[in-house]
Amino acid sequence: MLKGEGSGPLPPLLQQYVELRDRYPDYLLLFQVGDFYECFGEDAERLARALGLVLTHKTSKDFTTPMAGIPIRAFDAYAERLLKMGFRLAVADQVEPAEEAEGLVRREVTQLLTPGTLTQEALLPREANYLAAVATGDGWGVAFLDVSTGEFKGTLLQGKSALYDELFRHRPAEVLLAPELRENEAFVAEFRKRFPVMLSEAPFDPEGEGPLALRRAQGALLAYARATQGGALSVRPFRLYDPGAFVRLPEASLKALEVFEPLRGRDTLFGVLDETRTAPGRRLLQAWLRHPLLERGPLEARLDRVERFVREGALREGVRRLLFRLSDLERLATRLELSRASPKDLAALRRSLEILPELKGLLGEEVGLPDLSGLLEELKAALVEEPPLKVSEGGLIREGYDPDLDALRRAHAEGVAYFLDLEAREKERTGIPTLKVGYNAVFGYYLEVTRPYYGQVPQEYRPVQTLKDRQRYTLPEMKERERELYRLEAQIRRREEEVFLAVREKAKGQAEALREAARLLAELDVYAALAEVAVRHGYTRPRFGERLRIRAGRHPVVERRTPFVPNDLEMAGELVLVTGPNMAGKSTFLRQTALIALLAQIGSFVPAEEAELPLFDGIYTRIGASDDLAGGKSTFMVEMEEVALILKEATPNSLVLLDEVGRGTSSLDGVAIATALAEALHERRCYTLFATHYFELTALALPRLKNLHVAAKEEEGGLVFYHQVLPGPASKSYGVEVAAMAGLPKEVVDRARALLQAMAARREGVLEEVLERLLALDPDRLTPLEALRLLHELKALALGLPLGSMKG
Ligand SMILES: Nc1ncnc2c1ncn2[C@@H]1O[C@H](COP(=O)(O)OP(=O)(O)OP(=O)(O)O)[C@@H](O)[C@H]1O
Repeated sequence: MLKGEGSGPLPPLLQQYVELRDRYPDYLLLFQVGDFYECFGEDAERLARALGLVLTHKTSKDFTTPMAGIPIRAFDAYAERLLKMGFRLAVADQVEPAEEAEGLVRREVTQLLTPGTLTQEALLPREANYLAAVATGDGWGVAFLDVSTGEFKGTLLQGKSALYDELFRHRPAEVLLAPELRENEAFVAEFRKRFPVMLSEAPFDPEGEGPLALRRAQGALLAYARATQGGALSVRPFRLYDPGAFVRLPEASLKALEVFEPLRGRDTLFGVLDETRTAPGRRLLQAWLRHPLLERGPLEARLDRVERFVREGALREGVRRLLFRLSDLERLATRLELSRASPKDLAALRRSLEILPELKGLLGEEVGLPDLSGLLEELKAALVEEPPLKVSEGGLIREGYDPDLDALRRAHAEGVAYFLDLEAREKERTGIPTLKVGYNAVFGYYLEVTRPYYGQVPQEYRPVQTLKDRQRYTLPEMKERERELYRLEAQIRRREEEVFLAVREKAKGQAEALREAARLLAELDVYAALAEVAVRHGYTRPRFGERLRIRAGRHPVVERRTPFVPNDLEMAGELVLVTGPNMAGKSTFLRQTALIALLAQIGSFVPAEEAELPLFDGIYTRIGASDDLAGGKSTFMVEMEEVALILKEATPNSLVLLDEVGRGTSSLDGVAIATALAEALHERRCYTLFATHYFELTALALPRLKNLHVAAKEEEGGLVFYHQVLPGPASKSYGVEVAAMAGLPKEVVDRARALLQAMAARREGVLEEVLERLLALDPDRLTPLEALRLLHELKALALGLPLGSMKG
């Protein structure tokens, strides 16, 4: 029912509203009334609250109900806000002109809008916009559908963390969970915390190929998308992908390396790379960063393409200038296939197609762009220069394209001419010099005579309206002509629509070729963009080899905001320990190494003077305090989970970055864990870079351990950082000095210094004591039990622990 007050039955308009509304229970129904989309009853209150609108009331004879609305011309902006707030929108439009309606205007739901199923350019982000579905079975099936481009893919995963990785990588706008997951409250709670996106429901009936979990996920996506698209759906063939076919880049790495999202509101890797000029190019670059390649062949092929644009600057500039004028052809192709392209879309298509021959001219035939000149000619002939947004606005078909339309328009022009000439004719005939022809919505065309000439008005003039000092009249012939004009206008509208639909149908026939063009152009865009970045910022082409050798490497993001000190690194399956004071640049050095590897494996040039890299199978990071407070876990817990994942997965071909592991717990536990971890990764021969403040580690007796330190020097005013990476371990940690520089009160700094000295002295004293007791003892006179106890005691002493706290 409708919230409201009154005794009578609902007025017809509200009845129609309630009927439509009840058909879409999960949606907010926006109901067209003239120039507004209205909500009534409780939905009106929700809408008003959400958007801060004025709540009014719709009142009829004996019923009144709350009412709120948004102007149709501002629909996009409001819809975007509502979708962001978590509303699903059902848009009910008037589907017949109000003048032609007998009684109540017919209304139908013409669009269902949800964040994950949008096709409207104005509402879409420039990024890929995924709807995801998750189901269980013989693993976790996850599938993604971008309704705006038709991209459709999925994979079967073992384990929840792999699932979260895939979801994090794709950042879906909306997620469908299978019933068994939806009903699992603990799962849903965890899921919501990780992914604050809209969760929606759909039937999970299996469709397509593959394992059951995946088929269920596919079925759910198709069912939901079909429901929101009113049955019309344009979806590419399903692509089963294997995350194992790409460089492993867990969620923690994407976050720590700030690939897509900054940690502290600064720039991202994507941000500094994104010199693309088209939306499909931008999406492709993102896809590449999500899925770096494992194999050399395709990477060299990409690098060749980038290199050509690096070498040929004029070509690059020319291509980029042209690309800039292209529309989002990928999404346009989808709207064509959905029969949803607007006149403006077709005009944009025409503009884009005009650019293709120019691009071919620049690049030669080798780009392989499909020939779409036939479609271009058709669009040029059919559409006016600046067509309106909606077909119903009329005036979109060019003169001379359709003979029927031309004939109707000529007839209409003649009808209009009759009224244009009418004034002169009647002035002449009646001799009334002030006689005028006018028009208004109520009376249509009329003849107007001012008071002084009332006496000269001919007999056949029929009065229609009397004003203070003038009279308005009409003539039977005028009425007849007017009706004819209306008829013609309606016919023209209909004919224009027919012609437009036919043109659109022809364009739709080329959608596949258009998609192919869009794909090639997106690649071109990415190659040109990567080349642009390489030239502007001095990147070099990486080589793939057996070892890692970077000369004068830089951090691609940090170097953009501060003068940067380049550094070298050479390693081959070693454990490299990086020490140095806080703020020296350890983290930056670690990250830049991983970013250079990542760039190389998407086929980009890299910020270094020279770079030879192995092909990594994974990039793992344990960096910084990326605490999962939302997930309800402590910093230390998250840290250990990330470390556990690394130990589970990393191979001799993996790049592993560890930044101060073990900080979140007692320093003894911390050293112990860090040591054990260093040993394990050393054993495994991963490419490990380990930044640490634990000096104990630098002295570990491991054959493939290499020490580096980031240089700093103590001077008058405090520490000076050179950000220079040098061989060997750091000489001391300077923690207290950095604290002083950070502005800790002098008395606290002095006290810390004193404590540090005392502790160092005590440690030396303790070691002496241990030594003395060892020397004094006679092993032959100890029982095994006494020997064991003594060992524990000595060890506890050496570590500075109270006696009895060490157990084994
Ligand atoms: N090679 C470099 N050239 C110029 N500036 C640098 C360089 N490396 C680091 N920096 C700057 O120095 C600052 C500290 O760097 P970073 O965070 O890497 O230090 P850190 O040694 O890891 O510190 P902490 O031990 O406190 O984590 C950053 O602001 C960074 O911009």
